[in-house]
Amino acid sequence: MTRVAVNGVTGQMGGAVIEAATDSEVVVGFATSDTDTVDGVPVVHPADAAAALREYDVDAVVDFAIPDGALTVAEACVEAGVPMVVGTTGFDEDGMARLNDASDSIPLLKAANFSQGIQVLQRLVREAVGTLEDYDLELMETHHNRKVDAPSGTANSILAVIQEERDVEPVYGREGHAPREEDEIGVFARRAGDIRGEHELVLAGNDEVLSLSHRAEDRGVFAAGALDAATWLVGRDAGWYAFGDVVDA
Ligand SMILES: NC(=O)C1=CN([C@@H]2O[C@H](COP(=O)(O)OP(=O)(O)OC[C@H]3O[C@@H](n4cnc5c(N)ncnc54)[C@H](O)[C@@H]3O)[C@@H](O)[C@H]2O)C=CC1
Ligand SMILES: O=C(O)C1=N[C@H](C(=O)O)C[C@H](O)C1
Repeated sequence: MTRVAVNGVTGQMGGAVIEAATDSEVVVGFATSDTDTVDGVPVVHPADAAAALREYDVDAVVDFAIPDGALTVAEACVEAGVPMVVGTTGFDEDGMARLNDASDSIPLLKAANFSQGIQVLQRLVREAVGTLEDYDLELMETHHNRKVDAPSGTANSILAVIQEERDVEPVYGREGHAPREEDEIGVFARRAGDIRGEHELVLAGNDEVLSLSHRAEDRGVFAAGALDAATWLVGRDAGWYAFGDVVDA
């Protein structure tokens, strides 16, 4: 049974990981709040993460926090030699570089979305955009009203796939009065209620519209994917890994 530490354990995803852990065991969590335990899981301040990783004999860290928090725990994982699954989104360029540096010392697997459906959606997007070369592209995402980063990490990952296939210029929202440029891709982020995560790419042209979309019904889908990734990651060489490696395993 994989012994897991959860970074961001007091959050929405932290709770979902604890709930989803059946073939794994959450033995400790990291958070800055002064909570002592979450659902019986001891909570440790991230500043003490390296010692806790050793004390609780952690096999892998599953991270769903904030970028700065993920980077703090990544340093602890390097110090303790513990693999890390990074689910947090919203990293800037420097943050991504620091995660990449950490992967020189530990196995690190980062995914903006740990659902298998989004992995398949990205593959369908690549085929559709590569085939329907002159169709207009518009990308939408919708999340709960507590989400602080926009566009979503998943939307950015879908955009990255599109940009590997076609030169497009993202336009983040639209207002005012101007024609749509041919190489534009509109990117829109909606925030409402407790929507778990919806993504849609519209390809329009040639008197037809193709829509590729995904909707997460429960945070458990992400938690299960991250726990599978953690078990898969244990024992591997140091390096940068992707969730597609797990889905294809
Ligand atoms: N990769 C994926 O499949 C998914 C990724 N996410 C991402 O996970 C992150 C967390 O999402 P939620 O749980 O909804 O947010 P949340 O706001 O409910 O939870 C974040 C948690 O991090 C804690 N935190 C704050 N500062 C910290 C620090 N320095 N060290 C450790 N923990 C700290 C907060 O106390 C909170 O408990 C977001 O970036 C979100 O985009 C969310 C769902 C799925
Ligand atoms: O904040 C969320 O909830 C989610 N965030 C991830 C993202 O930014 O793509 C993944 C999922 O869509 C849920």
